[in-house]
Amino acid sequence: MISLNNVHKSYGSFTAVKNISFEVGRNEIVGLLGPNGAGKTTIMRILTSCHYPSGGSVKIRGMEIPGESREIQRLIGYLPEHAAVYPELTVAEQLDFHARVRLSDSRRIREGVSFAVESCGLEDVFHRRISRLSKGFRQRVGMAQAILHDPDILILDEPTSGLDPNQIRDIRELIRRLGREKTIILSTHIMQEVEALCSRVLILNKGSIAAQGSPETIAGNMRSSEAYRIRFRDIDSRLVSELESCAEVASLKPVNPPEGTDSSGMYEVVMTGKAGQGNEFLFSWAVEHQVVIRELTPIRPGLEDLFSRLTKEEE
Ligand SMILES: Nc1ncnc2c1ncn2[C@@H]1O[C@H](COP(=O)(O)OP(=O)(O)OP(=O)(O)O)[C@@H](O)[C@H]1O
Repeated sequence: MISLNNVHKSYGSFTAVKNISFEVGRNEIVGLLGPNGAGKTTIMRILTSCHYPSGGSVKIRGMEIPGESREIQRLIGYLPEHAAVYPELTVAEQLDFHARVRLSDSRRIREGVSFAVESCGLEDVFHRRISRLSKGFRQRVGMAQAILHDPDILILDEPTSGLDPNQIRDIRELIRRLGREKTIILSTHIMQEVEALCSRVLILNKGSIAAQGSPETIAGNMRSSEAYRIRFRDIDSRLVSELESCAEVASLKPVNPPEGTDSSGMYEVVMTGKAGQGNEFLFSWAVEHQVVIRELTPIRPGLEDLFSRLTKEEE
């Protein structure tokens, strides 16, 4: 559906996007995740033909930007970070105005508006002035504007930015609903957004892709070590030091209490094993030294940990 190959974009001598390649299939919801200045908006502007790439190829349904930008724009609905909504207009007037710009005849205008209103749940506020709407409803108006022409592809730049938790939940639900019929690319710097909505994520940093895959795969691939929270019963501190010095153990830190066992005889540590060693080693070691393990809990790094690791490594 969407294919970028070695795309780069420079503003004067500054390169905002560096040789990026990725593909997006039909009905996928793909998240562009990255800190400020990572290049998310630039990629979206390229996809919507607001900016042309300085090099590389961008194809949407086999058509190329910039050569076939007009045709491509018909397939795309774009919600920019700051959507142009006019506070003095009613929702009806705002949507009618945009529908007239985008669509040709009055039947298509009527159908477009009613499709957008219904899809975005704007029936109850249709005749209300935009200045009197909550931020969440204004964002829905922006979204309705983007889908007036029933596009196959939606590009949403930080769609939940600045909304309160209830509004965020509603907009995410709306995106999920639209995603059943459409291909969606959204940008965010919120990890939970990606985990909640996206089948695939591209982590961007300083104009390059630092990682891509499903949120779970990225977390899996990036796991270079395995960490466990372990509760021992009545373990001697000498044995703890011995465990720490084993070749299979990367690090071992007491958690609770900081030193020695607690009043119930428990001693809790976080152990990081060398990659691929698994926890089998630990069980054999415990049997050999007659140590009782009361609890063993794997600690899986979330996308958030990986995101900060990836973007910090680049720095
Ligand atoms: N028109 C422009 N002229 C010059 N530099 C630009 C222009 N647009 C963007 N940039 C620069 O390109 C880099 C990428 O910007 P972009 O807006 O794509 O990042 P972003 O990931 O969307 O960030 P944010 O989350 O802050 O919106 C930034 O350093 C930005 O200052």
